[in-house]
Amino acid sequence: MDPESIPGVGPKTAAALADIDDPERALREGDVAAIAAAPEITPARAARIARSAIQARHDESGDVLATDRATEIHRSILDLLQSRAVTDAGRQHLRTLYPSTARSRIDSVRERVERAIDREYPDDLSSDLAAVHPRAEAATVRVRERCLATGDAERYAAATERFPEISVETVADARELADLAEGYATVIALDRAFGGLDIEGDVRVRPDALDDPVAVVPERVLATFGANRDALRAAIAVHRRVGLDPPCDLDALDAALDQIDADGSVRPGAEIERLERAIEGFDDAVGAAEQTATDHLRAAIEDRDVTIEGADLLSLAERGAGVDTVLERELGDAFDAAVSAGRSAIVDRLDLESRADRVDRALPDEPTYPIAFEESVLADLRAELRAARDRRRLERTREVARELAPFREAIDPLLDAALAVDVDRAIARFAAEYDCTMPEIEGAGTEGSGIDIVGGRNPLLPEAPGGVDPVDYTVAGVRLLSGVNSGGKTSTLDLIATVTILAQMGLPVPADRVRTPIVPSINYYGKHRGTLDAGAFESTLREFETLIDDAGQGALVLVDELESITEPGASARIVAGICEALADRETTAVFVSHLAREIREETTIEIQVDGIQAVGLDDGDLVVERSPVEGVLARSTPELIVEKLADETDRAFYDRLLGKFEAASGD
Ligand SMILES: Nc1ncnc2c1ncn2[C@@H]1O[C@H](COP(=O)(O)OP(=O)(O)OP(=O)(O)O)[C@@H](O)[C@H]1O
Repeated sequence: MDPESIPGVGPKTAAALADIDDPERALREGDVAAIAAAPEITPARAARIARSAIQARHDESGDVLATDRATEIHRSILDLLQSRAVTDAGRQHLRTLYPSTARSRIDSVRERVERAIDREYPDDLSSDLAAVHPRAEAATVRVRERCLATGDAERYAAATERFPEISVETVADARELADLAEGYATVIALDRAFGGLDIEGDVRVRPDALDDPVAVVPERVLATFGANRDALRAAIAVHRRVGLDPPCDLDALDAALDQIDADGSVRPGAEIERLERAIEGFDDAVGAAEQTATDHLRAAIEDRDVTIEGADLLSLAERGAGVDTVLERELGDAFDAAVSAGRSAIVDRLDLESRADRVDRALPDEPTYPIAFEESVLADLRAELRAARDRRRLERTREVARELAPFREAIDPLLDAALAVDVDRAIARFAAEYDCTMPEIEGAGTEGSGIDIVGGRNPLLPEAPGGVDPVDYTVAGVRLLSGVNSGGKTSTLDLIATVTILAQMGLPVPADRVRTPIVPSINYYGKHRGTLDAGAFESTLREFETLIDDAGQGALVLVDELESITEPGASARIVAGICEALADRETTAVFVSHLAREIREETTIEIQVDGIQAVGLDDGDLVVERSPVEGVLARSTPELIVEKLADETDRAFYDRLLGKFEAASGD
């Protein structure tokens, strides 16, 4: 799909979209999160682009939502759905649901919705869902302790391009390679020519390294999984708990993820931790061991009476021997025992059994007091421990990276499927909370056949779903809807618009039953506040002229108290004229009006008047039957009150007033 073929996508947006991973797929699947990853495209705009792309795919042009009030109702429906999702991505995806005129689109959403409603969602799924997000790109890693080395210019260029995370060095010969090995923990030589050289340090000759990025920069894979670790774990939980078909072995991925932190660093493992402890505790352990050995020796000396016979002393003196010789001769055993105690202290404390011979080499041969171990041997041992730790770390990093690498392809499907559960669950929750059913949508050619609502509960009323009275209403052709004040006329228009929009979005409706054709446009005009000035009045008339000219066959027209735009006499004539024009075009239209009688008198054709009636007064409050009664002009609130007073008293005044009402209604 060429992005510029999508309405609303110009060259600038198309260029921005080219920046994302697989823009074709993102547009085809309406993947808002992926589209929003393009530079300077906000999630709201991404949702609009995704929606336009879907519309283009279904060959739809134009918007079913033909007026501001229709758009507002759609937005309110989206709010109801979005408030039941827990992820941003889920909420954004819900915004791509729009009322469509394409059967293919409506059916594909319905299929998904039916599956979503049938599924069971564990009660406490929100916390798992909330931790899922679309694949996050990891920050570029920079690896400083490793480098690549080559003497070949082409290989150098290829390596720099493939591995921006790591330094690539040029080396002419073994000596330069050896120099590098001093500065880096690990050097990976790319040229076969360096094979077989004996160079100190961790130098590996890997002519195939360019094709093995996991070996060269395992940190790259790890950073990706680190950035998505918590989301993936949550997605795994969602898959398990909802019973989704997983795109990979979830246990294996879970176990591999357990080995990394969120920054992509690998958890060390027992061997590295042991080396780490040995390096950190090295100086202290050596000091303590020397002290132990010295204390041992001191105790041995203090406990001893050294007896030297006079002849011996003379012979020693003749040979020029010092006290140390005496010490060695007399206390050799005690010294050996003391040194051995020191050795054990180091080996045990640092857990260095495998390197015990190295510790042995640091022990003094000659008796000294206090006892000191050989510093240079210890320095070598410390360096060796560090090198061993670094080597082991790299091995482990590679091991874990190799374990995770095969799951790279599963990241998007796993996260996307879990996010889809958020969308599905939001729809299912809406359906359950409003006790929805799937509407019956009539096939092509049924435009103008009217809309049938049984037990419809307007979800936009502020009342809790249980507090909304169900409404039955079947509308076909042009109707005038009369009714008592606050009887629910506006709410009935909202209900008609809501179920029509929901049905064409492919969603379930809050009603026991709804039958509707696919309407080409929903033209809902909300109530005007107060009389319009001449200019505004003129533009409203023009709007209706356009509506009458452009509204396709079978459009839905809902108008709330148009009479308030001008004085009653004139507005009754205007509404009558509009109704006549609409009746010619097979529209389904409902005009809410307090002037139904006057309008009917002005029309040259028969227009049905329906009424929302009050069935009585309860403690001064009207008791209303919310379902419009077909073909009945509802009595007004003042009429009801006059009737009540006439019933309750025997004053002629109220009878006179009542007589006026009855005369006007022709009864
Ligand atoms: N089906 C219903 N179930 C419960 N309450 C309703 C229902 N319909 C309307 N109401 C209540 O009545 C109030 C008034 O409804 P609405 O504005 O639709 O009446 P109206 O007939 O258009 O009023 P007006 O005469 O002022 O134009 C609503 O805010 C709501 O509280």
